[in-house]
Amino acid sequence: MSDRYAYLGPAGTFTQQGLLSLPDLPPDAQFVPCSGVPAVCAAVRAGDADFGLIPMENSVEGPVPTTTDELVLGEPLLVVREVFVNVTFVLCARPGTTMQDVRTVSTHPHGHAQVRGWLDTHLPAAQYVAAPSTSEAAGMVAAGQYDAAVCAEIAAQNHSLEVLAAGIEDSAGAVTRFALVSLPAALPEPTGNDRTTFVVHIAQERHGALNGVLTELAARSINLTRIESRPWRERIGEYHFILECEGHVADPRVGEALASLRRICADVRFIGSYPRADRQNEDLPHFATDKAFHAAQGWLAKIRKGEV
Ligand SMILES: O=C(O)C(=O)Cc1ccccc1
Repeated sequence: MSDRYAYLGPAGTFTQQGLLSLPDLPPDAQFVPCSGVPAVCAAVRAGDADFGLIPMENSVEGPVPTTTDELVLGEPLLVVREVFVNVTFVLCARPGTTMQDVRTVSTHPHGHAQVRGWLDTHLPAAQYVAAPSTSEAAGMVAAGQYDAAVCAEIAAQNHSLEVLAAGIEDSAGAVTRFALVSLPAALPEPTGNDRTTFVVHIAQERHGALNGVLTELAARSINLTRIESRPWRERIGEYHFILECEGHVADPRVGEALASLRRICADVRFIGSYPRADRQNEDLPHFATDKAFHAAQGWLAKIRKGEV
């Protein structure tokens, strides 16, 4: 049976663009559009889809909180790929609508965050209504629920809407990063240019605990690519830290660091090791290469056998 890919839909979302740009998408892939990130994750958890693509973070607005919460707090899912999409937005409406007619504008909160300045200047009186996705906003405009949507041009076309303004993002060159998730299974093979994502929970009363976490990474020359915190929910002032670093858990330095974190943190959740899609990892110093780690392990094994 061909693989089923759930995604934040309907057709015309930036997530769909990301999905279609996945380098190893099988030609016979089946698509399962879902309304909202939790619905994508639920489809994967229920076995209604083999994979799910969800927006993870944006270069303007930062993390997508529902995605973070799904990965940190929901039933475990594994990130197996990442993909980056350049995002640019149009304002669109039913044919015949003019800028003066627009009283309500709907879009995804991350879309809104990226065009807020433009809307303040050009439609200062319009009311913003959050939608589960940019394409769903376009659908609601086509159905007459709202006056205008902020979405990708393809979503406007799909719903026969007219573009009132294009390229309305406040920051040119914005990029959104998406994560492809699956149920826990065999990890993607290391490629030599991978990223690893995990979550740590550290006890609040331990002084310097976060420093201790970072030290485990720094001591092994592991380059951190993201750190983010989310509230722990059960107590104010306690957080989960979501960390991302260069390397694969199969790499000795990353595996060792995670094992150390398992000892020093109250909890560690592994979220995935997968090919990095934006750029090449930093070069490693000679003492942090796999070869150096294997050589040191070999040396230790000899010592333990008395071969001093
Ligand atoms: O709603 C969409 O089209 C999405 O894929 C989520 C999103 C929204 C705004 C910017 C990037 C991704």
